[in-house]
Amino acid sequence: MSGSNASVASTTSAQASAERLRITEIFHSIQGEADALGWRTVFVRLTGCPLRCVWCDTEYSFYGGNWRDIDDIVAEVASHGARHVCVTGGEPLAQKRCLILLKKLCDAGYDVSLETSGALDVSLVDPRVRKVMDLKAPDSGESKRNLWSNIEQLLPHDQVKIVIASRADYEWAREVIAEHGLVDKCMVLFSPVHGAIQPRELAEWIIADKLDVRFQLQLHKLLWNDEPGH
Ligand SMILES: C[S@@+](CC[C@H](N)C(=O)[O-])C[C@H]1O[C@@H](n2cnc3c(N)ncnc32)[C@H](O)[C@@H]1O
Ligand SMILES: Nc1nc2[nH]cc(C(=O)O)c2c(=O)[nH]1
Ligand code: SF4
Ligand SMILES: [Mg+2]
Repeated sequence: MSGSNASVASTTSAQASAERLRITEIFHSIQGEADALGWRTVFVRLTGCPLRCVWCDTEYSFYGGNWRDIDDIVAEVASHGARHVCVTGGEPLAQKRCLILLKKLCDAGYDVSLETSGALDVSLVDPRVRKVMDLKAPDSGESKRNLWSNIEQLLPHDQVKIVIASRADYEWAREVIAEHGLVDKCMVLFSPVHGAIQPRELAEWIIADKLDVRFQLQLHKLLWNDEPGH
């Protein structure tokens, strides 16, 4: 091989390896959370998370996973024939190349949502993606990680989610949405930590305080009780 061909080949392979992501699972299910609730959706779960929310239901995504080419991921997504794709984790934005995956999925015409902790900068996320951005309440143990500047990046089709484990978390959430005028920026979702508080208690607090937030339960846990692959 001539020198220039060798350099083309090495550039190409460098680009190929640069376009890989560490993936825990890709599965086809029903969206169980946020605004796209109920839609048949393909989930792409990226491996790794720099946070450790005490109630995290996805600890199996912290380690391991497989390196996959982004184009292979997009091809596997296509094989399921769904309109909706949800990129989640772990913390998907902890891998910078997640931004490339999001753009390619949007270019392919999917309705793309991104589940993110709110701890990493979202400013470079493709604006066609519907961001579902958590704000971590105190009982998560990770509220110091909230990156408040992310609020400026919210678009009307995005959502803020607060996962609530106690009355103290609820009062924190109520103050945060008032202080930042969140319900006027986008949909705000309050969700009980699965197994920590009675969902009904949270529902009644929202009614009593006349909050313009959307109550949600994780539908997949009602349907499949946390079985893998859903
Ligand atoms: C596993 S996280 C992955 C995405 C990202 N790391 C985040 O925290 O948004 C997906 C969603 O599940 C929620 N979640 C995790 N454990 C939960 C639990 N025990 N009860 C209710 N929601 C939970 C998170 O708050 C987040 O909204
Ligand atoms: N069915 C289903 N819907 C989901 N929506 C967000 C999920 C997540 O783990 O981010 C999730 C999940 O794990 N399963
Ligand atoms: S940020 Fe998300 S994935 Fe990470 S520990 Fe918290 S809930 Fe789990
Ligand atoms: Mg989940």
